[in-house]
Amino acid sequence: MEPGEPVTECFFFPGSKEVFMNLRGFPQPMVHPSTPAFRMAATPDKGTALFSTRKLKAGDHILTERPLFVGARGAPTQYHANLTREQNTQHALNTLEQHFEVSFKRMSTESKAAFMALANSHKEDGSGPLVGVVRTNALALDDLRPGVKGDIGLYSAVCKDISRLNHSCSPNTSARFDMLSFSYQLFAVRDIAKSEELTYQYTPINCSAAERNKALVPYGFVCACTACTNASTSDPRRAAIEAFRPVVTEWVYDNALADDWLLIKCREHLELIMLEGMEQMPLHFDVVEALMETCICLGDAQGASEWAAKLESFMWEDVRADVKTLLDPASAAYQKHPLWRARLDRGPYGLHKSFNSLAELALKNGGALGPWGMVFPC
Ligand SMILES: C[S@@+](CC[C@H](N)C(=O)[O-])C[C@H]1O[C@@H](n2cnc3c(N)ncnc32)[C@H](O)[C@@H]1O
Repeated sequence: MEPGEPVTECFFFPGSKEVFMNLRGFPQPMVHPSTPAFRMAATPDKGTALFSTRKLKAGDHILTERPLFVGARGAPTQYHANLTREQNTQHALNTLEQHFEVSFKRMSTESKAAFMALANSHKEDGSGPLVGVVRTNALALDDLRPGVKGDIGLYSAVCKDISRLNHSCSPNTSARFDMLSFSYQLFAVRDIAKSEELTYQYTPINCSAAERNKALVPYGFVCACTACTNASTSDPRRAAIEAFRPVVTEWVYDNALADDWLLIKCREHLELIMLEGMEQMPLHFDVVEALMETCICLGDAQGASEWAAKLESFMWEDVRADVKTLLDPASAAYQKHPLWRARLDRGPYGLHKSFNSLAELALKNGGALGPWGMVFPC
C-alpha cells in the first residue's frame, strides 16, 4: 500500500482475506482518474447526491475509492426454537451489529465521521445504527468467496463517496472492484453532460417498474426515474430485452436463418438497451460481443474491429485480452479466430467445412443430421 492511502476496516469470514492477499501482485496502488469528475451536493428531494463536473464519455473513469468498511452480509447466529421468527431475526441483527462494532472501533476518527454521516433508511426495522448504514449504502462485493457455497463470502462495502450515488433504473455509472488495489473504480456507462446527476443501480433493473419499486422499499423511497414514470412504455421494452440472448453458434450453422439475421436482431436489441438506459447490464456487453463475432463469422474484419473498439470502452466489465488483438482489422488474429468466415464456409448441412465431410460420411453410412447439425445414428 502507498503511504497515506485510505484504510478499509473489514469483518471477514476465515479464508476471504487470503482470496486477495494471495493474488499475484497484491497490493497495487489505487489508480485515480487524471482529472476528478465528480462533486457532492444536496438535492431538494433525494438527500445528498454526486454530480459530474465535466462532460463524460462512455467508459470515462470518474473516481477510485477504497471502501471505509467491508462486512459480511450476515453473521452466523444460532436459531432458537423457543423464539419467534421476528425474535430470531432481531437476534441476528443484534449479533451483526456487535461484529460491526469491533471494526467500527478500529476506524480513524475521520472514517467514523464519514461512515456515520451516510444515510440510514433502516432506523425503524430493528437494525442497529451500523447495520442500518450498511444496509442503506452498501455495494455488493461477492468476489471474496473462499471457495465455499452458500452465503459465506458475500460481502457489503460502504464507501464515503460512491455510497452517495442515488438510484436510477437507468443508471449512468457502474463500479468495478479492483482486487489488487482493493478499491472500486467508478465509470460512466454512457455519455454524461456536465453537472448531470450521477446515478447507480441499487436493485435488479431488468424487471417491471412494480417489481423494481418493491425491491426499493427498504431504501425508503419511490423511484421517479423516467422508466418508472413511463412504465407502460418501458416495461414491455425491458421484457423484450430480457427475452433475447444472442447465441452466435446457433445462428452461424442454421441454414434457415438469413446471413444478416443476428446482425439485425443484435442492432435492434442494442437500440432498446440504449433507449432504456441499461448500458451497464452485462447483456449490453454480450450483445456488442455478439455483433463483433457475427462480423467475424461473415469475414468482415473492418466491422468486427469497430465493435471490438466499442467493447474496449466497457471499462466496468472485464474485457478479454483477445478483444484487444481484434482492434486492428488487418490483425492476423482474424484469420486464426475459430469463428473466422464460419457462416460463409458452412456447407449444405449447415455445418463448418470439416464437419460437412464428416456429415457426408455419416449419411453414406446411414446416419441422419440432427437439428443443430449433429450426426445421430438412425
Ligand atoms: C445510498 S444512499 C444515497 C445517498 C443519499 N441520498 C444521501 O443523502 O446520503 C440511499 C438513500 O438515498 C435516497 N435515494 C437514493 N436514490 C433515490 C431516488 N432515486 N429518489 C429518492 N431518494 C433516493 C434514499 O433516501 C436512500 O435510502
